[in-house]
Amino acid sequence: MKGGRHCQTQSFNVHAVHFHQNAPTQSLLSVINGILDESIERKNAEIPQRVACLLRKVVLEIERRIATQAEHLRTQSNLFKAREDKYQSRIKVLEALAKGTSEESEIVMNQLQHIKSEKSKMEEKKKFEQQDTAKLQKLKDENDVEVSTLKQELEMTKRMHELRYMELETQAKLVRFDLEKRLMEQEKLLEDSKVKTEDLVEVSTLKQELEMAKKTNELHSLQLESEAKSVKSDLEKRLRKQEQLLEDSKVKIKELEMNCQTKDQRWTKKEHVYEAFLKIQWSGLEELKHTSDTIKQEMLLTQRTYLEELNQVGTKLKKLAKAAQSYHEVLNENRKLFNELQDLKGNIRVYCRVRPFRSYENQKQTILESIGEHGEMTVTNPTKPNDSQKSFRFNKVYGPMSTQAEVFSDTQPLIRTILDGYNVCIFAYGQTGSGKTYTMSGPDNAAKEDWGVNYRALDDLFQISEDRRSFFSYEIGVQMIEIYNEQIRDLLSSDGSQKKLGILATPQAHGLAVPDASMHPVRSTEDVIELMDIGLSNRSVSSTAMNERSSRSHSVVTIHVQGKDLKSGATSHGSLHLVDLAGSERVDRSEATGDRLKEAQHINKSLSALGDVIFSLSQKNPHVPYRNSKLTQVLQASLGGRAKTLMFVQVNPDVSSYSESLSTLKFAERVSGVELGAARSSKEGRDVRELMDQMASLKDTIAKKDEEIERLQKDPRSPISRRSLKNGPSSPSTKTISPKVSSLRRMGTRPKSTSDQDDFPSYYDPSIGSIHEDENEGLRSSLSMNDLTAQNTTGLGDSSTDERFSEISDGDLSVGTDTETSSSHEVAKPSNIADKRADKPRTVSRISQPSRLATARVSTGISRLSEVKTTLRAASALKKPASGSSSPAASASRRR
Ligand SMILES: Nc1ncnc2c1ncn2[C@@H]1O[C@H](COP(=O)(O)OP(=O)(O)OP(=O)(O)O)[C@@H](O)[C@H]1O
Repeated sequence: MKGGRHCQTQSFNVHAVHFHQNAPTQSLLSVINGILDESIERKNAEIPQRVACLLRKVVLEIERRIATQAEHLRTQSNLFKAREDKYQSRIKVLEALAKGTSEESEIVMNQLQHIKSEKSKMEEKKKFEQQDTAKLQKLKDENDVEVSTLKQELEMTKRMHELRYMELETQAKLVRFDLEKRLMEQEKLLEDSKVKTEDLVEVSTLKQELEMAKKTNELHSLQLESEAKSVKSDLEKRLRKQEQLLEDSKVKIKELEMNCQTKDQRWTKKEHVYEAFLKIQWSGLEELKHTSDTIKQEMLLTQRTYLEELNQVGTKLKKLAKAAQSYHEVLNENRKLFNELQDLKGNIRVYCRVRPFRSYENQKQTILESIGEHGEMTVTNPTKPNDSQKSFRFNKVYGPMSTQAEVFSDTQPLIRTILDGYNVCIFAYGQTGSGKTYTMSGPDNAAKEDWGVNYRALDDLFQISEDRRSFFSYEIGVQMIEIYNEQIRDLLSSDGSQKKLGILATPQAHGLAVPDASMHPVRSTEDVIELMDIGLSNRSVSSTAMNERSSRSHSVVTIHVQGKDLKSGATSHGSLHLVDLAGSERVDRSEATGDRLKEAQHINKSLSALGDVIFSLSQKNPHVPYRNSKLTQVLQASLGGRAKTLMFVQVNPDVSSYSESLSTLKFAERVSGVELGAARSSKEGRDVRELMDQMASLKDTIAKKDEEIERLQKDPRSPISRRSLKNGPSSPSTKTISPKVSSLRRMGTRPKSTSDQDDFPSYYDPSIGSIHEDENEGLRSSLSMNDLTAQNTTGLGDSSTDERFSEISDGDLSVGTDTETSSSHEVAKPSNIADKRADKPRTVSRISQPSRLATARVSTGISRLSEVKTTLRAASALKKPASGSSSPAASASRRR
């Protein structure tokens, strides 16, 4: 028995040897089968326990393996999960990357590159994973095969076990039956031999043991069965789980693959989009590059052009700087030329203005016959149709319809010369009520369009000073005085005192003639207007028979202009005298008595003195009788020299004032005719030629006369020969000269300067030419003034004296009335020798004076003509002579 057990143990050990951890499951199952076979063969009670033990071990091993497989599957699953998470995070990163809009294409490119590399990595990983998956699949397949094998084995084992169990049961039944048979045999034996008790006990023990073994075996079988069942179910569960897991992982793998594919597609799409975008960007970049290149080139070109232009600008700037430098000089030159032009036009200009009829005057009875385009005018006496017409010529004649603006337009050029340091004197001259105040100031409370010369001149002055602001600074001051009864009063005195003011004995060229008169600085025309309004309200005005608001004094508004050249610092002083003269009047007509008469006499006297001064100046006499009146003393600096004088000759068109008007016109013509003829001759080439012709013919005449004189001098019977032998050529023996001769001489017959004498030695009658110049002038002045003074002082209130005064005034070229017997057109009828002699030079004078001046102008002016040609051209706006018309002097000579 012991040997049998030992043998069984050995057999189990052999199986145990086979049962090794590394043994395949097949061998484990064979071990189980072997054990079961052996246990069935041995059929003893010990077998089931060992079988169970072995089976347990085998099952444990199978469990372990399944657990290992499950663990492996879990690890795989975790690995998949981890990879999935990794993919998810990468996908998120990629999505985030994809979502994020890149501004820089390079960054996008880099990202794309990065993504591409990532993608390739991912693809590689995917490949690996796929490989892994394949491996896993393979493993799973193997597992499946194994599991199915196991299942089959299990089934087989189960079946075998059931068979064996049944066999065992049958065996057990057989054993039982055998045992029962043996028991019965034993019992029989027992019965047969009751002696053998031990055997019986043993049999019972065996029986018990058998029973026990049977029970245990049954129990074990049941237990094993249940365990196998549970293991089976457990295994099935686990298998199902594993299958489920595998399915899940497959699904997940598929999902992942799908995801990967969609993402891949998406990424490919995005890649395409990016590529397209990049292409666009590239093309844009290319374009930009191209544009940038073009712009660069353009910039370079522009830079070059700019530099060139800059250089040009630089050179231009240099030129400009030079030009600016020379501009000043040119400006000065221009001003000089302008002033020379003004000089050439003559320093004394006469503009005649005929005022319109007043409401109470008879408009049909006008003395004005016609007005020419070039300063000609004709007057006639409508009450005496048999009388001849009288023609005059001035620089300009304004008809009754002319406006204030028209009148000023010809005055304007003079105004700017004041700012260049010249003295200008503008005054109105004429009979009372002829419109002097109107021309000079305008009507009372005048609107701007009715402003007179005064206001317009000032306005212009301020305007020009404003225009020159960048080159010159000007300080302008105003004085306003009146000369009433030969006394000077300040019309702008702040204290209202009627203090008499003195005149400087020797007035400075640019100084103040009346230093005590208040000077008011002004900055605008308005300031001046205000001051002038104050001054005019202070002026002495009263009603006369001729004018209900007649000015009884001469008012003089003086504008002092102190200029400073901002560049050179040079200063200049110019002044403008705006003189509104009191009206000349015939005392008989103005019906003046008492104070009015005294006023009238003073007025006439000062006007006469003014006429003398102007005439002397126009004659270029070396002595100008300024001191004969306060008016001329005040205006001394502005009359003569380089000063420019503009005289408005005012004419009343009414026939009742014919004689006064005629007298005024005659005076004005004499003043204007001499100087302006010369001025115009230098300006107008045709006149110059004409005058040159005249000069040539005159020289011929002179030569003839010289011959005649020589012949006469040689002739001992000739009185000239006798006188010259007795007194010599410059003998002052003819000092006693009649006033008539003096007056004729004063009409311009004699040249006063030595140079003039040199040029024109025989312009005057030799018999008169022997008179000493200074003495003659002094005598003429004294005669003229003495006569006037005497008449004014002695003949007060006497109408015949007034008449005589008028005649003398006219004869002396002074102001006042004119008798109708005198006519500027009529050739003087010599009543005596003196007159006869006077007639000759008078005729010569009318022709020679312009010629002489023309020659002087030609000698200096022609050379200058080329210089001032441009200026003269620019001055073409100035009055042009009518075709075929000659200078006033020439026309005067023709008239005579
Ligand atoms: N051109 C003109 N147009 C319109 N009215 C004029 C003109 N000239 C003068 N008058 C008028 O004639 C009148 C006399 O003129 P104004 O007072 O100017 O003369 P006057 O010569 O200054 O006189 P007086 O010497 O006596 O002062 C005024 O009423 C004035 O308005």
